[in-house]
Amino acid sequence: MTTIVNYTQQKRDEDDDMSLADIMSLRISSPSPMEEKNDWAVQNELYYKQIQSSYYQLQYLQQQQMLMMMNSSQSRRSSTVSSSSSSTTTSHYRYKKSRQPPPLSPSSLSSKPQQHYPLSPSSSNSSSSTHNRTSMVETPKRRQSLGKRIKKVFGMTVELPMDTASTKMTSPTKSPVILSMPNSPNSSISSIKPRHHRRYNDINQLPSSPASSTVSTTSFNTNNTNNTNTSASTNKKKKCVSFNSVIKLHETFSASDYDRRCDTSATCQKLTPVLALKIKEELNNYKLNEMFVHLDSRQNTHFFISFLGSVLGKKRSLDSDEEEQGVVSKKQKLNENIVHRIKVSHLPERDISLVKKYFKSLGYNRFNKGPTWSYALITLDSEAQAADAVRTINQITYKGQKLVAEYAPQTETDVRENSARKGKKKGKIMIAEEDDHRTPDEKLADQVTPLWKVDYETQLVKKNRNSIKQLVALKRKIAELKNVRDESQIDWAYEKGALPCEVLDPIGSPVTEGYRTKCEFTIGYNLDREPTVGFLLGLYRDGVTSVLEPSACLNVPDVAKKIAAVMNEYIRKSDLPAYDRVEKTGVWRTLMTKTQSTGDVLILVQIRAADLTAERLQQEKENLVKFWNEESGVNVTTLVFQVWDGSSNGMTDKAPIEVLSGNGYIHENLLGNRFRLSASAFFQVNTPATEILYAKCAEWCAIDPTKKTTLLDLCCGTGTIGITMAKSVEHVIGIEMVPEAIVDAKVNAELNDIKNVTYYASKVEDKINVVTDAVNEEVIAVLDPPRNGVHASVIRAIRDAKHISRVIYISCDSKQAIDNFIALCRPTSNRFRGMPFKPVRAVTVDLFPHTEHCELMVEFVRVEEQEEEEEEEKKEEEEA
Ligand SMILES: C[S@@+](CC[C@H](N)C(=O)[O-])C[C@H]1O[C@@H](n2cnc3c(N)ncnc32)[C@H](O)[C@@H]1O
Repeated sequence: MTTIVNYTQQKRDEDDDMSLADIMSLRISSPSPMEEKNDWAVQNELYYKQIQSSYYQLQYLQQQQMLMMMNSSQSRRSSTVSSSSSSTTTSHYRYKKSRQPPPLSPSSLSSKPQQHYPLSPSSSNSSSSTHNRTSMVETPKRRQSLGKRIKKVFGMTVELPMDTASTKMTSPTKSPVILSMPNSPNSSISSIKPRHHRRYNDINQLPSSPASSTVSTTSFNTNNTNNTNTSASTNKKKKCVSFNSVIKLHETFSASDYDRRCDTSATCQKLTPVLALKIKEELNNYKLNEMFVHLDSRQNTHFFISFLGSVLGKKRSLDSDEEEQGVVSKKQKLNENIVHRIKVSHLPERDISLVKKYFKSLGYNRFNKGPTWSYALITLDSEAQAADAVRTINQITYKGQKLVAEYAPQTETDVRENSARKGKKKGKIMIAEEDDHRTPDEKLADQVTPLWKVDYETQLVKKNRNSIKQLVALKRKIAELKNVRDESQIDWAYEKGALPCEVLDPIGSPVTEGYRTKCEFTIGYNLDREPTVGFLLGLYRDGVTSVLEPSACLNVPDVAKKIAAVMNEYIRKSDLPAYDRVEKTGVWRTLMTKTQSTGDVLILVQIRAADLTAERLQQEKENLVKFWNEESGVNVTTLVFQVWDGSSNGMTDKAPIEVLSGNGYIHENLLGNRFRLSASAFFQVNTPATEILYAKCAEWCAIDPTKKTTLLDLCCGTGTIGITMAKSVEHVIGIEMVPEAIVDAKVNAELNDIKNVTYYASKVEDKINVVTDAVNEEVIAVLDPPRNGVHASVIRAIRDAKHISRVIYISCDSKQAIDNFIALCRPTSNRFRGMPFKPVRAVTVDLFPHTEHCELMVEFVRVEEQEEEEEEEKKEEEEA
């Protein structure tokens, strides 16, 4: 769609002196046809805004043109001044949506008869309405002679080919104002055409695309017209300027045509930090020194902040002028990049995650809860996107509430400061970059083992406190549940005290250093761009790609550090490059070690082979076998290999693992049992602490030797928990989603002469029937899921299976497990049938010294059993 805007300049008369401010104030004093929105404007807001923006740009051009003329004429002040009639300028506008824009060229425009387009059907052909609107702002003073003032101050003549005596609005069809400069016959406005003008003309020459319409601005026309009204005093040919009377809105490419974020070959995908900085500096330089920016608009020019310091100069120290520093920081803020955010209010009180999911489904992925859950913030890439989102969200009624969205942009500094404040609240140590004097090794240690400076006792207290926090939350959340059918099911939650159950003293790890049996090292480049095996210093998702050797990491065992160092030497000598995570090129990607208490060592080398021939790949495998088995000095039990050309980092289950030497397996001992483990199977990383955890688990299962018991080992990995308890129960059922782990589990059962086990290689939620069908005199479920817990359907199945009397839940992230805990304990409802469970004891077991992680084990028992027992006891008491 194309919209045409016509305008005709209108005269004003005033007889006093003309100042620069007066000229500049034309923009303010000239009545804008945009000041009132009619129906069409409301319905076509985008075009309305485009027209509005074009209008202001046009006005700006007029002012610039006049100023330039004045400047050039001031230098010729001594020349003759011609008399002129009083006149002034203003504009008259009419709009109409047009199907086809008339062809525009600077020359054709000036000679074309003026066309008029009503802003809306209702205002069609209503020149008087436009007139009235204009007249409302027009004052007699404003209508004084601009021409006379220009003549007086700058020695130019203004001629108006219309009735200059009238103070009324003249016909919109009248010709534009013509400024003449009698004493400069050779001067031509076009010869001093500023950058802006050229740019706008260039836009006019752009081929239009069929995509959505966006604004370009008016073509700007300067004519050296043969004017018939020659000055009496000079009788010379006059130089005239006329402004183009048409604003044309071109159709151009849509935002999606410009968006190349998915295009991997686009330059923006390949920017290194140094190149990005260079580009930013070039842009800053251009904006600062070359770009033509109107005085009033300078405050809106954005500069990339890193450059600003060198432009604005360093802060003065001590007795420096505080006010000036304030100005600098204000300037910095003004010029800083803006984070385009919208604030969404009237969200439902609960269900944050559901709301988040809902907004994700609408394409708003960067969704953050506000400091309170009365609103949320959505971040977008541009102001235009934000405006679009505001419009969309304001039309949504979600769960009966009409959502309210408003644009709430923030500077990057503000966002960083807010998150720093948030971090402080959460107890995280936030160090500003300039105050960070840590060595790279210390930074890495802080990242990998954040509690390494805290004594171990204190670490345990801290971890226990975190576990208790979740237990307290469990009790509170259950007690706060509404519409409870049978409150007696959750009596325990209404009891006095914050704790829901007995909490045992935390159990520490017998080994606190070098305990990790499994380490996954990244191969990349260190801070000096040397190939290195170690850990990423920072998060890759934050754009960090430097790799540091693991020597400073307390939890990495010496044998793993040695393997990493040996591999380091190997790749530095290799003719193949390390993998570059930015360019996505290179070969060496990841090194994984499994170093067990048995002395077994598994090494896995992952490479990118896209650039290698089959022969070269084969040769490198042979090199590796020779090196690790004969030259490395490491006693390697098995060497395995993975080719991974995809973009995800770290080990993957999407590519096969090839055994290069040994049989692909290693062994570990736990509580007197022997376990085989493969490269991809899960196995606890701290063997001595795991033994304590499993022994405690067996103790709490309290298997009654007089009863036939089934043990459900849900998320069983290589079968460790079930196998360590198998001899005391009738039957063990293990369910695990990694098939290789189940293969290991079956072998492990055989290795330990266990015959009463059945394994399923499946997700637990897909084997609900196995859970519900496992009937016996006593059924106990041990749940040892990953960090985010199990699917709610698994909890529902456990509740539905009346025969399950006890659940031992082992969680490595109690905060994430809370939803499972609540689902297990909430009273019966349509969604959660079956009697609930209640917590009876809990203990923190530390498997990960110097990190924030630990295991929380909670014993839950079926409420039904307890209630019946109590009733029986009561009856007995009454009878007695
Ligand atoms: C924390 S590990 C515990 C493994 C085992 N209990 C042990 O101690 O060695 C969690 C295990 O759950 C498995 N897992 C994750 N999601 C699962 C699901 N939905 N169904 C079954 N197993 C799952 C993982 O593969 C992993 O082996």
